[in-house]
Amino acid sequence: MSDQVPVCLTIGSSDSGGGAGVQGDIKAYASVGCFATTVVVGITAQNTAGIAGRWTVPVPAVLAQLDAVRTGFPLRAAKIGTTWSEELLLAVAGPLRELAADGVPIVVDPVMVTTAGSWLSDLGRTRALVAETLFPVATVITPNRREAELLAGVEPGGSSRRALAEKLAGLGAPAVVVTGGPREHGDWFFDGVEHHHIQGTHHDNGAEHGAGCAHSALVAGLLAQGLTLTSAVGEAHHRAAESVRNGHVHLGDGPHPVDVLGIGAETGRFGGPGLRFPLSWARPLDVPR
Ligand SMILES: Nc1ncnc2c1ncn2[C@@H]1O[C@H](COP(=O)(O)OP(=O)(O)O)[C@@H](O)[C@H]1O
Ligand SMILES: Cc1ncc(COP(=O)(O)OP(=O)(O)O)c(N)n1
Repeated sequence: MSDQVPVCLTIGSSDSGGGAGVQGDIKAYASVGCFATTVVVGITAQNTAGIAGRWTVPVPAVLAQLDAVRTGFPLRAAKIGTTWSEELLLAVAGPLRELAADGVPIVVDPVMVTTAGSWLSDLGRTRALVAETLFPVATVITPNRREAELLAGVEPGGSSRRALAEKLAGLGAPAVVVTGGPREHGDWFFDGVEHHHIQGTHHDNGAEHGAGCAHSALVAGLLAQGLTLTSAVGEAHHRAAESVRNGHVHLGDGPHPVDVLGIGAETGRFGGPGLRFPLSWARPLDVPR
């Protein structure tokens, strides 16, 4: 393992509110000592209350960003978040196949609906295309329950997370994390052979905006740091849950943004002038690799 800072890529959309999307991913990558590069495929006008508008970046601009990042940086992991059109999915499929063939782990976070209830993807054909184009290149996919149900094409609430994970594996995902919620604490990880319940504590402070983005970027960042997939998904859940627990509860009326860097805990809230840098950057990655 080299001593250099691992470079990670996120392919996703901008959240003007700063809590989720590529902005959230950059912070999550930084929190585990990774350098973030970005390919922006969409822009949202968004705050914690929801999404007021969204715009798609033209395909040539997406491909040019991908080319610039791939030719300029030694990528060690990638994640793909919100891709809300058939055109975009088809455009990124080829470059992602090449990245996967080069041995770059790819985390697929099939974001479709936000905590505040806004839809991010056009369903219908997009649902099938996500499985067709993204599952084959994925190292792991990280849907929440609702996204897993949509992708699996089953009724809400009728299936266990074990059954959902197996159904998604049957559609081609090599490994699946179905994340937890208020009624199902911790995450459910199916590595393609065995099931693991990643135990966790649910925090009811309403600071969940960006938790899903942070979680999938953390998995990618931890893989880039050399952790095994099993260690990465366990540690990512732990850090995502902490980012909720430490969340920016004073920001916004809707679901408040997570704090994956520990900024609030280590600067403004307790630190007087708030000029100390977040210590989470220096936190050792003391988990098995
Ligand atoms: N309130 C919470 N308390 C503890 N952990 C949480 C909470 N909300 C989310 N998480 C964790 O954060 C990660 C992402 O959560 P998820 O529910 O998938 O987010 P989203 O629905 O935004 O995609 C998962 O590991 C999940 O267990
Ligand atoms: C631009 C953008 N991308 C993704 C999301 C969804 O983020 P997520 O981490 O799942 O958190 P919530 O928004 O669901 O709380 C987003 N909101 N915006």
